[in-house]
Amino acid sequence: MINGQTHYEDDSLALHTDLYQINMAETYWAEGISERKAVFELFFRKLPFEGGYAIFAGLQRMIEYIEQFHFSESDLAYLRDELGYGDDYLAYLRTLRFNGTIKSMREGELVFANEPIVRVEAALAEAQLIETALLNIVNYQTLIATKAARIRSAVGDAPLLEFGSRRAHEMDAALWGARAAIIGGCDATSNVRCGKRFGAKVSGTHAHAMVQAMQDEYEAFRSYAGRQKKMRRPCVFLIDTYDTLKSGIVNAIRVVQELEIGNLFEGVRLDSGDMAYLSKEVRKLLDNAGFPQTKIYASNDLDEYTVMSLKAQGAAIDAWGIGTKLITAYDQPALGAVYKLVAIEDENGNMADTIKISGNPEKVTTPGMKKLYRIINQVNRRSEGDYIALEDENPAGEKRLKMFHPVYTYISKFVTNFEARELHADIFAGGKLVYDMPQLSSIQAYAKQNLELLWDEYKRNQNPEQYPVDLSQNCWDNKMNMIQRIKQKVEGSAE
Ligand SMILES: Nc1ncnc2c1ncn2[C@@H]1O[C@H](COP(=O)(O)OP(=O)(O)OP(=O)(O)O)[C@@H](O)[C@H]1O
Ligand SMILES: O=P(O)(O)OC[C@H]1O[C@H](OP(=O)(O)OP(=O)(O)O)[C@H](O)[C@@H]1O
Ligand SMILES: O=C(O)c1cccnc1
Repeated sequence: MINGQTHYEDDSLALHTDLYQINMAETYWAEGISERKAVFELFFRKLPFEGGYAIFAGLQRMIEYIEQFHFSESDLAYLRDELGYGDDYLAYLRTLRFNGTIKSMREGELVFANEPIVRVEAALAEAQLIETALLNIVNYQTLIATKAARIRSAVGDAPLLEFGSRRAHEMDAALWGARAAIIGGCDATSNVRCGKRFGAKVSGTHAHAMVQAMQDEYEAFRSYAGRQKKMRRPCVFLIDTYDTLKSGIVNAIRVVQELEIGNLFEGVRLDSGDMAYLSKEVRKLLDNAGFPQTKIYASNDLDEYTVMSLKAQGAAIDAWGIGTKLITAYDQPALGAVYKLVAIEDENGNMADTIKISGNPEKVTTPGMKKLYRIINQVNRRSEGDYIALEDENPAGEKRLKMFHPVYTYISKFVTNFEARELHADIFAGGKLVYDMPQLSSIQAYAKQNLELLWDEYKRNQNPEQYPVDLSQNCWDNKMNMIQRIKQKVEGSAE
């Protein structure tokens, strides 16, 4: 007992779910349909940040979650003793593991609205119980990878450092968010655990506390630089604790000259004030003192918009440290990915498509098992759009592909001389992991390569063009037929 409450070991993630999933799984079990094959798709309906693309991240954590998925004895005890579930249902949950098949985009893949990022084919109860965790993982990590890519596009090729751990929404978010930020294009993170866990490059300067603790900026810089020199590590001095131009930069240059560590004088960091003005002044002082190689780092509530503004003002900033607005996706705190049932096995063992109807045409789900292709123009090597086809179709075999908008169908084009690249990889087959997770650096390179395939018009941070995500004719016909059938059924039963 802790604080008068029974203590249950936190030893599995199976209860990292919404209660309704456990109740739905119970209904399936009680009805004897929990083992029916079900197909769910995970997708979002609107790109984040009013942007033109998103970058998928979250697969590694999904894999870790699925591999360890089981109800522990303490989970079962809690469900029985606190929530009143019966022993017969709990006995079923005790042996439950994920035995299904998962296809997913690779991390670093570009993803657009309404396309299946992940497809889960599994026993109905298994597929249902993992919904919340999958959405939780993908929604956050994809959002952060996308925000990082937007910031990277503003920064250009300069070093970009993720500094957000202290402001992230708790520790998991700091760790996985830092990893997602690397996928989206950050060069390094200040989160050391992310380095240890995923091989991310780690990087750091020092804080105001070190200067305040020594109560004298010169002494503080001297002590810091002395130790860095001894360890042959580079120095980056934070120069705004008292006065950037009158004190900070003067003390930094003095210490470097006295200790003769010009070769280790990596940079100075600005963290307040007018950074366009200050950076230009600091640049002059560094150059005049003979340190043209020394970089000026900037941090302080930056994002893609402040970066663009500072660059437009000719700020002499060489490296960017970005925390809060990146790790919290400050201007768009959530990605609305959903997980929808698209097919279910019927009582005869045949797969039947399912649909969710809505008054809003963009919210009507697309029924059936589908594959997703990126149509790449062979001549200019740019992406023409994405193409969602039924499972048994193969656009790669076609000479001339008709692509049309799934809602405004008059918007259409024919594409020839294209490569149809399938975007899903096999991740789990029959419950077994069949995917080799690439290194973080390769995932980052993959994201960069994918962005290069995209026309600039879709990539600009403000008011981008809409990238086409089209349905094949068969897929569209199947959807329309199904809408008709459901309408007739509903109208028939209303009469
Ligand atoms: N020249 C500039 N143009 C546009 N934005 C700038 C410029 N210089 C700084 N900024 C941004 O303006 C904001 C200034 O925030 P704020 O006024 O809170 O900081 P400050 O007063 O300089 O420092 P402190 O952190 O000590 O409060 C920050 O987001 C910073 O990145
Ligand atoms: O501004 P962000 O984009 O979130 O980047 C991270 C911030 O965290 C630190 O500030 P903090 O005031 O927490 O500590 P420090 O300045 O004393 O180091 C750092 O100086 C940055 O300003
Ligand atoms: O290393 C830094 O400069 C740093 C790390 C975290 C937050 N702000 C700055």
